[in-house]
Amino acid sequence: MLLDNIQKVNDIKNIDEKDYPALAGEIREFLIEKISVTGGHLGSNLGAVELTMALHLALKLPDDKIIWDVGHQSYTHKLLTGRRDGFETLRKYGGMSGFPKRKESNCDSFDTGHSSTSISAGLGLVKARDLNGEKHTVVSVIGDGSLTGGMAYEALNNAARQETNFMIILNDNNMSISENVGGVSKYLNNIRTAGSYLDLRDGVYNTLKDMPKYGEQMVKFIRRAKNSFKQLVIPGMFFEDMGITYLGPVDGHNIGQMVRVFQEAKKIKKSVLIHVITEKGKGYKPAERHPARFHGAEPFDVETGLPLRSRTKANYTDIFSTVMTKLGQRDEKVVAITAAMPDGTGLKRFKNMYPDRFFDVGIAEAHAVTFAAGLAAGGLKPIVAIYSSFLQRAYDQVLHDVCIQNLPVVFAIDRAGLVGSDGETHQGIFDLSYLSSIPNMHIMAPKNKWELSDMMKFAVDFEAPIALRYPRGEAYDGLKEYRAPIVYGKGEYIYEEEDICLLAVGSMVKVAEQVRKELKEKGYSCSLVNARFVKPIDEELIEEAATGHKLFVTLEENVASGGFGEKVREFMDRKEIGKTLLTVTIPDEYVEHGNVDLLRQEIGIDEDSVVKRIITEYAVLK
Ligand SMILES: Cc1ncc(C[n+]2csc(CCOP(=O)(O)OP(=O)(O)O)c2C)c(N)n1
Ligand SMILES: CC(=O)[C@@H](O)[C@H](O)COP(=O)(O)O
Ligand SMILES: [Mg+2]
Repeated sequence: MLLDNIQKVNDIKNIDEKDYPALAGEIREFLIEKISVTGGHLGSNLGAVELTMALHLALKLPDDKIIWDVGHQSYTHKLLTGRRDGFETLRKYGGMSGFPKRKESNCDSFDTGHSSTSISAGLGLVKARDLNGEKHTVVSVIGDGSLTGGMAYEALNNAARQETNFMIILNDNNMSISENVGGVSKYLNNIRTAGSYLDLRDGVYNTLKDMPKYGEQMVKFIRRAKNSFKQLVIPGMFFEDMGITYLGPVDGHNIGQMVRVFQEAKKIKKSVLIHVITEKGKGYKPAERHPARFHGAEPFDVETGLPLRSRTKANYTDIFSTVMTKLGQRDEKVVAITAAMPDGTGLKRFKNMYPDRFFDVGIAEAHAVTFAAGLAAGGLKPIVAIYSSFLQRAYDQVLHDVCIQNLPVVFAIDRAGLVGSDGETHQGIFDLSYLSSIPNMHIMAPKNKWELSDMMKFAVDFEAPIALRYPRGEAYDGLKEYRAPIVYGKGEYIYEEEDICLLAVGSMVKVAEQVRKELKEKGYSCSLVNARFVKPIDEELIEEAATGHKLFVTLEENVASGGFGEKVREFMDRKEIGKTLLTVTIPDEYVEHGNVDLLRQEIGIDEDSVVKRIITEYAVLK
């Protein structure tokens, strides 16, 4: 196998040119086989095989630097830099990350995970190179989807003034996770079809010229109008007009052609954008046919492309999706916004039913939030569905545009808590902290699938900013009988006893239920409260509970700083309640990739760890 000759970085340069297609084939086979077992971002990687090979041929790593935008397409890069064995443990706890990591290899020059950062980071590396008097090449690789993110334009604006070489590769596969949308996508589409436009134009000229009376005049008219046409269809005018050299479009599956273009581009003493056309999922029919499904794939059967594990229970996203369609039907003022995640957030069904009231704004979380603020100011009821970690992008928009004006925007925060295999960049463990410090914001978290539905109905008619956060994965279907109406700022007693009082937030109610069961078996008396609201906390309930309980325990899947436990502690201190409080939280650290249950154990927020901590704490009290 040719792949056996690739043990370390730059080994690809020893492969004979005629064998490049065969090597690309082996890489694809390898990726399909490995990802079918571990799961991972298959489609983008299959599309970027030749592009990555060409980059490694044209560059000399680790001296030269590649910054992979999002980083989900960096698997071939990992393979070509001596990390073949890592694919056995891809995205597993302690194993190889699914994203570039500087700590993993000196060939990874910048950590990514969230989109549209690569041009800014690349430009920073370029400036550092120049100021340090170094000579290496810096290349940022950004996808067409990621080019819908505002940061990319802030960076291009800055890069346009560059007077030394900076290479930006636009990897255009005409797809984001779902269909790429908006004006930028349309513009790139025009460039892709420019070839056929030119053919059409020549054909029209010739036909018109042959027409006896008006032909010549019409040709003159079209020539005069050519400049405005040119803006639309001459490749790269948008970039060129800014001052960035545009090269392309280039066939992203033709290694020879790409290497030649990259070698030339390296010589240009300014920012140069090379527009490379690729196909997402290339070489694996199921992924070519269903690029969205194979963007981030669960383990699957290679033969059929079907997932190995079929889901029997609904996840929280499914529940959100269903309730959204009902809310949309009930109230015409309900509108839904996603930042390029109609599938991931479950808004696709709403889109299909109410296309006029659905907005996919591209990978533009900051814009999504201010856009929602505008919709609310205009009298509509916007529900913005964003993953917890991606909402971090829109902190100022939440504060400045929504909360200062106290606008009724609903934030449906999916993937709140530990998400697992995507790791540090994607764990949704900060939202309680970053949202609860904002005046006028309100925060809820459901304990199970019915409560998510009830909370959504409560939120949509709430007259101020409100967030509800729910985790990735299966929706809890226990505690069905506990469905008291949602009352503003009030928690809910599930079990009322004495001695120990568990106050749990959202996904941690399920954990707390088990904890209580184990404590009961050991002879402890224990209450369980579903907090429901993290902001405001139910002060009355805590004050009353203080008479019957010796030990309070808060449980949340959020970091300690700024979280629920800290709020309860502040309240108890302020009111001089004088009871012991144990806060079960994620430590103030970044949590790496791995199975969520395993991560919970490592962190000490799983059932067994919590029971042990409570027993130790209670023993001291006695
Ligand atoms: C800030 C942010 N929002 C959303 C995402 C989720 N996301 C990951 S990849 C992706 C699509 C990227 O499209 P593109 O750059 O064209 O790469 P492709 O997947 O097509 O290879 C999205 C929306 C993200 N990683 N970061
Ligand atoms: C790379 C990226 O940001 C997304 O593809 C993310 O991995 C999706 O996560 P979910 O699988 O939780 O939708
Ligand atoms: Mg794309």
